[in-house]
Amino acid sequence: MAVVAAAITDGEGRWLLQKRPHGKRHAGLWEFPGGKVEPAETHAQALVRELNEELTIVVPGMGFAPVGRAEGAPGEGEPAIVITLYKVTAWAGTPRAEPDAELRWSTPDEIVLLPLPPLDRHLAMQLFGDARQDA
Ligand SMILES: Nc1nc2c([nH]c(=O)n2[C@@H]2O[C@H](COP(=O)(O)OP(=O)(O)OP(=O)(O)O)[C@@H](O)[C@H]2O)c(=O)[nH]1
Repeated sequence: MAVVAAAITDGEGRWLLQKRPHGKRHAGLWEFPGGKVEPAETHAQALVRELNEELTIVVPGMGFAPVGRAEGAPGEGEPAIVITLYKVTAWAGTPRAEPDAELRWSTPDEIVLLPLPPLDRHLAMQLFGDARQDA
């Protein structure tokens, strides 16, 4: 299963995370906004769609670039998962949470202390390896 996720920064060292809603896998954990790539979509189309659905923002087709990748093996009825993390550099609108979700802007130091899905720890390490300097 291919998943796309977004690294969005406020330019002041904080990054946008979303809390998984109740009743979903990883409920209560914080993750990068995004979701599954549908069969007829490219990664870019999925990222633009998910960010519009989840955050109400509009991301232009060239407004992001890949900054990380993590893979999880299948297990316990779950498919294998490959997540690509894209740093989003341009968007229109203000991120707003869906009714059953919660958003927070956090520094890398705060993020490593939050409950995250396992793959997000890998993504965060890839992102903050070079983003601590230029966020
Ligand atoms: N969006 C997102 N999903 C992640 C991350 N890390 C991670 O393990 N996942 C997992 O990847 C899968 C993505 O599913 P999703 O529920 O976000 O996708 P979606 O919005 O298309 O799902 P839906 O159709 O069930 O609402 C879930 O199993 C989720 O737990 C992450 O950083 N962002």
